[in-house]
Amino acid sequence: MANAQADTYLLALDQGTTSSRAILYNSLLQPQCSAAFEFEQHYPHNGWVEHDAEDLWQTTLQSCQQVIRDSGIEPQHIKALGITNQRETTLLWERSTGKVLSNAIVWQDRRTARFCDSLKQQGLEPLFRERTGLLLDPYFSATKLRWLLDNVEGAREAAERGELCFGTVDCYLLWRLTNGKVHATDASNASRTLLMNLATRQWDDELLEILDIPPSVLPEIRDNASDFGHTDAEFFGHPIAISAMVGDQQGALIGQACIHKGMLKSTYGTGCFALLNTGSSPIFSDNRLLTTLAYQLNGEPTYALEGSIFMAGAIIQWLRDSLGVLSTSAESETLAEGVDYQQSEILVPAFTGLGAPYWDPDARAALFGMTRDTGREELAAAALKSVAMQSQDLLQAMADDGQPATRLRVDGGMTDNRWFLQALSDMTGLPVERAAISEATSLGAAFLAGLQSGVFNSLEDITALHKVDIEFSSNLNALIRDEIRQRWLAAVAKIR
Ligand SMILES: Nc1ncnc2c1ncn2[C@@H]1O[C@H](COP(=O)(O)OP(=O)(O)O)[C@@H](O)[C@H]1O
Ligand SMILES: O=P(O)(O)OC[C@H](O)CO
Repeated sequence: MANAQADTYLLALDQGTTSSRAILYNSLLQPQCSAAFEFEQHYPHNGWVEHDAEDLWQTTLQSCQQVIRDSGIEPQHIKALGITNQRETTLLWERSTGKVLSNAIVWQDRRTARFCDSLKQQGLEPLFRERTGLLLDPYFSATKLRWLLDNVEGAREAAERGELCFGTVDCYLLWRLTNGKVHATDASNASRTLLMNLATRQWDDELLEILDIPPSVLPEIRDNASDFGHTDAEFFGHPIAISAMVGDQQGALIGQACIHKGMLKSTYGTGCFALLNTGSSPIFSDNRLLTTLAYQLNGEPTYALEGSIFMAGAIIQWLRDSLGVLSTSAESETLAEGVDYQQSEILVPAFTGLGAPYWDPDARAALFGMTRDTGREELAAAALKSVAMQSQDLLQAMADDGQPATRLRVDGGMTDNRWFLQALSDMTGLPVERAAISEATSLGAAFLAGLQSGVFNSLEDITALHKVDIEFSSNLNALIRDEIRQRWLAAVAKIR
């Protein structure tokens, strides 16, 4: 069990798609203080999504500094820090100066769709799938990195001379926090690049050669709980040990205590990501789910089966910020309350293509079944229901792979919405359990940092710390559920 210690704190730093957050936990993983800063999304062309690297760094730094200031806790009492992050987002910077060569290319960015097609036409998908567990989709980092090497003037030559560093967000933040001393990533983030061999958890030379990526740009791959270095004293007044790094979805898997084979969590932030722990052996899907590394501790891998949906909370943001239909995200709940599940409106939110299990980067969103009565209420309900319907698509794919879910552990910003959680239970027919700490992602990172720094003794300690806040179950008639599902599947088929 946890070694509860007064005056011992763990800091989690969660760099997400829409905001950067810092949460300070005590040694029993109770949150003490938090801060969050949003930053700008850049959409320079159709299908492109970028973040300014300096925004990622400054919002991260500011949230940590604010938490330390507001909590009144001396940095020397922060035993360790864990980083968790939006995955796949790709950065390239100069080793000697730290200067980035361009904006970060975000996981949602589709600019490499044609390049992925050309790789598929060469019959390369089975090889990438067997080695990395992933598909040839623009979602993953490798083709984004290749795009930077080919399109930023001088990048390839500089990379060949060993002058550039590639990194996902974990790696970039580590580099900044250590003032350029450490160029490393963790195995969960590396497993999202399309370059890591799942069996060896090392970079795969053959894939690097096929994609023409110079190995010198790559960081070292380490365990999720590991000594990654210390923050430079200039940032927080005292160096803090960086003891964990983990991709946000894998962080949530740990934060939700899904540490045994067969346990499943689904996180609803910007996108939605359902991960099923498959234990020490990878399971390869026949239904276009991803095989990914869940975590690696003491060199021992644990794998997961993953369903990735690109638009979840982001649909609510679109209704709020682009259409002005909502004044706040929370308003979607009050608006949806009176709407019948069997409404005629169906939203297929393929704004940046479709992720699992369709993997269709060219599909685009559509709203079907509008009538003269369609208003804000119906739009809000159709938007929330579309996330529940997509979740059911993932669960169906898992069941078809022989891995049926029996309950859903959920977390993330969207799980504040109780109408959505009831719809999720109704559309999937499963009990839905919301975690007491909706920031399961950061909880996972703090726990791993505590594991490395001796605050916890073993991975099993997270089980006792996990708490459920509320559970939803369904009484919806199975015929109605099926009728709604068939209409959803027909709508998806129409946009493809
Ligand atoms: N009450 C709510 N109902 C529906 N969606 C919500 C609600 N509150 C927040 N969201 C959505 O949740 C997302 C933010 O969740 P978060 O876990 O912080 O995401 P990320 O880590 O991707 O930045 C936003 O897209 C927002 O629209
Ligand atoms: O920012 P989130 O929480 O939607 O997570 C993004 C994922 O890591 C992308 O794979």
